[in-house]
Amino acid sequence: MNSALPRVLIVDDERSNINILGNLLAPDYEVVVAIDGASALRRARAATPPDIILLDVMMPDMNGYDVCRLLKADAATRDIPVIFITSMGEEDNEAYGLDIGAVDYVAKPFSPAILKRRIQTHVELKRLRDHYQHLSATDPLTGIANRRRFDEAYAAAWQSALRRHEPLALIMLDVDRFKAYNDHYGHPAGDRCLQRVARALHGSLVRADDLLARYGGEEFVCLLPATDLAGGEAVARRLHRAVRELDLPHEHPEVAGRVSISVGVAVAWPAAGGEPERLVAEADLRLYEAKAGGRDRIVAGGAVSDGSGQA
Ligand SMILES: Nc1nc2c(ncn2[C@@H]2O[C@H](COP(=O)(O)OP(=O)(O)OP(=O)(O)O)[C@@H](O)[C@H]2O)c(=O)[nH]1
Repeated sequence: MNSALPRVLIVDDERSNINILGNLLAPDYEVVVAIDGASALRRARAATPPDIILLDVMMPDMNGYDVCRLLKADAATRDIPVIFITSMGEEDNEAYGLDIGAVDYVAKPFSPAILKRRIQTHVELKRLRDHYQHLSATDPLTGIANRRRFDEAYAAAWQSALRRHEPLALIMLDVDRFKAYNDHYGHPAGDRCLQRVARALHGSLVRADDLLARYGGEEFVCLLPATDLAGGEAVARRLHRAVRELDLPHEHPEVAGRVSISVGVAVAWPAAGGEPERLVAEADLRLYEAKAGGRDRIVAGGAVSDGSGQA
């Protein structure tokens, strides 16, 4: 689990309040501040987001409730715990703050020692949640994304491609004659081979949005947003070469003495009502053709138009 200091974002239009909270937390937290709602949202959406947000209610322009609602409506910031710290201590206000998604509501004047413990509890819970989320999305053998993570990312990428009128490329690939590899070298060696293949494949991807996942067994999938067929083929060639360059021995009469992969590439221009499964089936079909054609090769094609007329 992450051992760096947790990052706390303090949002308050009063400098003196920021100083009090900042001094209380500074030894144990990395403190980030915002003096209005707009900059609070910016900091929450930053590349390194805060682990917790301490939010004032009464602020000019955008009040704390509005900031909290916007944070909870955005998938990128929804899971950051928010604690209101405010002089508006009435029961109705507190109930409202909790209703819109805050994990806690602290009325002033507060006990610094108690507040600090409450913050610590919520940060620990958040870190545990992050840890389990990571575990549930990761393939334990190879450390890359698992099928569940792929399914989620694929659904989101399809929607995003639909909105932006962009193509979406998909690569399915599979280690050749892997049953024979296991039979010859043993299952533990097969596991190590899959780990090395996964690392090589992962190292061949350059765009942050591209996702490599273990699809199952010795099969991997690669999701390439905003990529057409030519782009998909270019990535497929890099993946294929990376595995070849590993130069892992594979003694089997039907492989070329080293571990190789067969690769299928397909592309779709998602349209409303289109079926995301068709692109997966298309990439799978190309992979099947690569196997049937002799393995250790790439087969690309079969744009799925889904009625958009752009394929
Ligand atoms: N060591 C190891 N083997 C695995 C793992 N997952 C799947 N396999 C093995 O991968 C093999 C896949 O075999 P097949 O589906 O027959 O395919 P293949 O032998 O690779 O043949 P082609 O795909 O047709 O080239 C099976 O023997 C599985 O047991 C794993 O996590 N570790």
